Amino acid sequence: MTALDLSALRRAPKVLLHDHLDGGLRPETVLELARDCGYDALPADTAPALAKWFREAADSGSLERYLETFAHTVAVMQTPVGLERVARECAEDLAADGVVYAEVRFAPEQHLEEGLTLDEVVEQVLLGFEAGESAAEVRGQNIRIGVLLTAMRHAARSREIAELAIRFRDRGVVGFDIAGAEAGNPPSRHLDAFEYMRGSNAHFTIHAGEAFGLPSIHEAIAFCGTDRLGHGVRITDDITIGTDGVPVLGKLANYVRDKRIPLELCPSSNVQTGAVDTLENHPFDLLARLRFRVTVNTDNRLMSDTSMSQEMLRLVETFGYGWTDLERYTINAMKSAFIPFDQRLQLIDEVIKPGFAVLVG
Ligand SMILES: O=c1[nH]cnc2c1ncn2[C@@H]1O[C@H](CO)[C@@H](O)[C@H]1O
Ligand SMILES: [Zn+2]
Repeated sequence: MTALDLSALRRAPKVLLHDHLDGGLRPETVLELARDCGYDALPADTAPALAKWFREAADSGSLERYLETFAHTVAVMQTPVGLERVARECAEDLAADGVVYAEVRFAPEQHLEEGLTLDEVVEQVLLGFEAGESAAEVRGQNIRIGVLLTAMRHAARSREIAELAIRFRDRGVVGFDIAGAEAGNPPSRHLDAFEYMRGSNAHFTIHAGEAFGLPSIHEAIAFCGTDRLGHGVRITDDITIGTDGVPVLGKLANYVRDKRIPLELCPSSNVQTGAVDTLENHPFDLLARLRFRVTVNTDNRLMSDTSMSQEMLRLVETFGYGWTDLERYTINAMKSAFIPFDQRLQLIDEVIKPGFAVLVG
C-alpha cells in the first residue's frame, strides 16, 4: 500500500466534473495577460501577492462577494490569444496533477467585451484545450477535457447558450450549466434552455443548493430535469439526525439518492462561500456514508489555491479516507460524466482501476 500523501495523490488517476476555466488561471498568467491587454485594475503586481489576494478575497463567507473576484480573471480573457492560453494552461495543469478526465466550464457571454462572437469564444477555448492535451501527452500525461458551457443565471441568454452548446456538441462541448448568484435567480427562470437541452437529448448540470437551499435543488430536479447538481451540498437540510443518531432522509434527499443524482461537491469552495462553516463540518462524509453519489471537485483552483490532489488530501486529513474510498469517489465521477457510456467505461476499466490498483498495491 502506497502512503497517502500529496505526491502519491498526484499519481492517482483523478476525474474532475466541476472546475471553472475563469477560476483556474495561473497567477503569473493573469499578470502577463493584464499587461498585454492594458488591464490596470489588478489588486497586486507580483504572482505570490496576487495568488494571496484571490485566496483571501474569495474567503468572504458570501457567494456574491466570492464571485466579485472573477472580474479580474474575466477581464484578461477577452482576446483570442488570452482565451487560448488560459485553456491550454488549464489542460496542462490538470494533466500535471494527474487528472485523466475533466469537464471544465465557463460562460461564453462574459468574453465578448473585445468584440468576439460567442462562437469565436468557444472556438478559441477548444483550440486551447486541444493544444494543452497534446502538450501533456508529449510528457506522458494523458487527459481528456470535455467543455460545459455556462449561462449566467442573473442574465437572460441561457437559451442562446444552450443552442451554442448544441452547435458545438460534436466538437468538444459535452454539456450546459447555469452559474452565478443563486439567491433570487431560481433555476426555473431558465426553463426554456433546459427544455431545449432535453429536447436535443443533451446533458446539463445546475449550480443548486450552494447559497440557497432545498427549493433550488427541488426546482433543478423536478422542474428542470437536471442530470447532476453543482454542489447540492444543502441537500443535508433534508436530512435529520434522529435521537438514536441515525440519519433520516426527507422526500427530496431520498429522491436524489434513489435516482443516483451526482453531487458535484467542492469542499474548499463551500467553506469560502459560507455554504458550510468548516471542512470538519462539511457533509461530504455524511453523504458518502449514506451512499449518495458524491464526487470531489475543485470549483475554482485560483480562488481556493487548490488542485484535485489537494482537495482529496484535505478530505483524507479531515475524514481519514483511504485509497479505496478515493477510488470509489473517482469512479462515481467517471460514471457521472457527460461523455458516452462506452467511453466512461473504458476510462474506468483501462485507466482508473489499474491506476488505483498500483497505489493500493
Ligand atoms: O461556486 C460557484 N457558484 C456559482 N457561480 C460560480 C461559482 N464559481 C464560479 N461561478 C461563476 O461562474 C462563472 C463562469 O465560470 C464565473 O465567472 C463565476 O461568476
Ligand atoms: Zn461552480
